[in-house]
Amino acid sequence: MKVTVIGSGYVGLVSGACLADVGNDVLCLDVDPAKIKILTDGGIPIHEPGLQEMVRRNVDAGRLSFTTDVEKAAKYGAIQFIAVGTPPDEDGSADLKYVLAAARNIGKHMDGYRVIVDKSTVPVGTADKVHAAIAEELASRGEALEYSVVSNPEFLKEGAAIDDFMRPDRIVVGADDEKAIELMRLLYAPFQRNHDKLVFMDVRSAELTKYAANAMLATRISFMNELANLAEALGADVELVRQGIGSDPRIGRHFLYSGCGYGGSCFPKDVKALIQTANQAGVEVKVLTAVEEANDSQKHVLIEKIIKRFGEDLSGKRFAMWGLAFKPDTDDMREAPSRVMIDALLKRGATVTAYDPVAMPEAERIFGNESRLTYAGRPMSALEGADALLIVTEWKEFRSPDFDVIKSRLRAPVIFDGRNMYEPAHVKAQGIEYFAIGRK
Ligand SMILES: NC(=O)c1ccc[n+]([C@@H]2O[C@H](COP(=O)([O-])OP(=O)(O)OC[C@H]3O[C@@H](n4cnc5c(N)ncnc54)[C@H](O)[C@@H]3O)[C@@H](O)[C@H]2O)c1
Ligand SMILES: O=c1ccn([C@@H]2O[C@H](COP(=O)(O)OP(=O)(O)O[C@H]3O[C@H](CO)[C@@H](O)[C@H](O)[C@H]3O)[C@@H](O)[C@H]2O)c(=O)[nH]1
Repeated sequence: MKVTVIGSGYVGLVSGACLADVGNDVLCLDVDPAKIKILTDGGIPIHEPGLQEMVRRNVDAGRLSFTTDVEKAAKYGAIQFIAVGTPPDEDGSADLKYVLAAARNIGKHMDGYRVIVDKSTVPVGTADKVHAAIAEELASRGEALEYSVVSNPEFLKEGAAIDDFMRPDRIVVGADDEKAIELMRLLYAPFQRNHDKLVFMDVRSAELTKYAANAMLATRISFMNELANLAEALGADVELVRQGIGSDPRIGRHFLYSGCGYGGSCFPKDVKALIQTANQAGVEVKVLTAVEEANDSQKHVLIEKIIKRFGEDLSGKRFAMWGLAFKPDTDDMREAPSRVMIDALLKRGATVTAYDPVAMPEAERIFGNESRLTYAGRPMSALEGADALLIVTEWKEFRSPDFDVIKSRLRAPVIFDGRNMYEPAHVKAQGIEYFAIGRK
């Protein structure tokens, strides 16, 4: 099948590559010429395990190509995926300008039947707006071409994006007409060979399903973070509590890890957008509002511990930071807790030396020429002469460090662990002061 993917970011590029990998011919469009140049030159603009190889393999096989030409893209695929960004507007609601621009480009140039698939995370009612934008463009050029608009939200996680796309738990499709349903069934057939993973529903329910999934996961995390803070106050250990509740199949083991807050390009923005949707609908969403507030304060939890240990004034202090990305296996720092912590430390007069296996260039881009933030080539060299180590992202390479080396490099042996990487008793037994989240 011929497929166009509009937007070649995390979702567009992964979707395009995976759809090509099962034999489709895929054209990926982006309005950013720099991105398309990197892709046509054989590179990829993001860090995502396995993606570079998959992109290369399919480009070499002639099934995957890239363009900035909107007309070519609109004329290419009978299926047109919209996978552009939906960043938060000033009031937190999703900004649809990129989605609607993409829809208009399709309407301007399409030359036959099209199924337009909203893969971006968009508020309920967006498919209607996409439909109207295309209708307007067609009308303005006096065309009456047939098309359908479908909602097909994406559930992939960064760092595991390929596996999530190739082996999905479910494929949600919101569609109101049979022709579109048949095309979507055909397109996704290779991804559901073991059992039927397609969940068909009406468009509005599909749009809401995406927000519901992210909001539920964010709620679990904020709940566990509150519980961790409570456990600390009560002399209990949240890790044991997590094991105790996770073994109940009604609760389950996933997404129960306390830490220094959730980040990324999705949870923070999607929780905000859902709150806005509810406000606009006149529906009070007390739980969601609390989820967001709890996460905002959780991003400061390590700073509070640092202040308790070192005092309010941190001038002259230097902190080593392991991890900058919002989670392991990505260089994405959107809404990363590390950003809040770096800002807070610098504001209090401290300096920071950071190490991250892949996100340091991104941090340099974000913090520019901030001289009080420096970078180390290795985890252990970040510690040299620092007053304490902060762990912010749970990269695998931090799991089993040599604590003797940590002790020898730090000015005093103090670790603030925002991801509960170690057994407190084990670390403390080596003469290290260890502050984790909700641990004894
Ligand atoms: N990142 C994730 O893990 C993830 C997972 C599931 C869903 N989503 C959702 O998918 C959508 C895309 O997210 P992302 O992380 O891939 O964003 P991204 O910022 O990485 O990529 C979006 C791309 O779209 C391009 N673009 C913007 N307007 C365009 C246009 N009119 N025509 C062509 N290209 C255009 C941008 O240049 C950019 O390269 C968002 O709605 C997001 O919420 C993201
Ligand atoms: O038990 C947990 C699990 C995650 N996190 C944090 O939550 C954030 C998000 O993590 P994760 O969900 O793994 O990454 P994303 O790539 O943001 O993926 C989420 O957002 C995507 C975009 O909408 C969805 O497609 C995915 O299904 C959804 O998991 C990160 O900061 C994690 O550190 C925790 O603090 N505790």
